[in-house]
Amino acid sequence: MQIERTDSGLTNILKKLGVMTSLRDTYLVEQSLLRTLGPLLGVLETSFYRIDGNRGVVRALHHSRKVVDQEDSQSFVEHFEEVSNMPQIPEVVRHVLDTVRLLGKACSRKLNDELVVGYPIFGKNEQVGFFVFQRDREVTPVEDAIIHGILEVFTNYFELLDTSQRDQLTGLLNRHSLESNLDRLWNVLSARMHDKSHNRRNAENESFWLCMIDIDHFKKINDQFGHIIGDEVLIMITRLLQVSFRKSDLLYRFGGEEFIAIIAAKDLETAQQTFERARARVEEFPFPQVGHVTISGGFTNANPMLLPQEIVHRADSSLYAAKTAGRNRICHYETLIAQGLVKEAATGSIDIFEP
Ligand SMILES: Nc1nc2c(ncn2[C@@H]2O[C@H](COP(=O)(O)OP(=O)(O)OP(=O)(O)O)[C@@H](O)[C@H]2O)c(=O)[nH]1
Repeated sequence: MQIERTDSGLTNILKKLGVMTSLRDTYLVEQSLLRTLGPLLGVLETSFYRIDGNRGVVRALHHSRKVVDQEDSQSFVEHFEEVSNMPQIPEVVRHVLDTVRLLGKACSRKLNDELVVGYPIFGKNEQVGFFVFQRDREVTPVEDAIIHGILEVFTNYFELLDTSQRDQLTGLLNRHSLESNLDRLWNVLSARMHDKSHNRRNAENESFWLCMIDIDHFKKINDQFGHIIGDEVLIMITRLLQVSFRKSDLLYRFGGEEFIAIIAAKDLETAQQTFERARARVEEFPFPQVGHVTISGGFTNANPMLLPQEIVHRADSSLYAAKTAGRNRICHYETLIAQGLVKEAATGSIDIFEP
């Protein structure tokens, strides 16, 4: 099958960069990067691997296009696959990533008659990911310059967007970002439910759990020790929560002293243990000056068949139950319902977001 010629015309590149920088969602910007570079290099598959502060790969986004022959022309059907928890990376790709990481620049490795090529993607101070593709020929100097230019625009724009989605005090994703990402997140979750082939790349068949977490008696801490110490407690609790969850889980600062965690876990027991571990970590931590601080949480299964607002409402009502029952505990919505301790909410009638 003949693959389309490379598509490196200046007008085309500018048009694609225009599209990329018109997007307001970091995930769509990542998609747009692959959509831009694949046709440019004349390849049908490209990947973006994101790494964390410890330089481990935490997430991969794969883009593939299939050529569909029509009577007198060809068109493309595209597909994106997002993988977290992280993936068994093919050996040759892992070798390329290791070399790129060590050298801090692009490099390639032979695989049969083709080359697997990797480029580092840099953030402000450090490497944040890799761009990878496979092709039957070397990258030309012109292509190399274009890839570098596009990766730079991508990084600058991505960081700008990312900053606007983060809470300044804790560095966590903010409520606005949750609001704008929930629909996409739900689409990803429902796609996973319906796409049986998804488990090819994931180690376990996990479902998602959403927990609303709130610091207990935080007003007292502010009143007794002042806002600066209160802020320090918020930062320390953020770090304790972060180390309790996986890098691929999502943690948001939802409001003043409220957080939302969305984690992947294989069953209720595992999810409960994870949130319990976070609660216990906070309870056991000796906070300078303040001493003892606790958190309460309410969680529920993030069933993508329900409206995201409904899920957040369920977590919120279980959090309320945890507070009422004495705080420093984690309650599970479906268990509370089964025990008759919480009444089922009316679906779709709640607006969780502030105007
Ligand atoms: N230091 C600091 N305080 C904040 C911030 N955002 C919200 N708060 C404070 O968090 C406190 C929340 O108080 P309440 O909603 O009464 O809740 P609480 O005292 O934690 O009581 P319970 O949730 O019922 O256990 C208020 O005093 C807010 O001023 C922040 O960014 N920094």
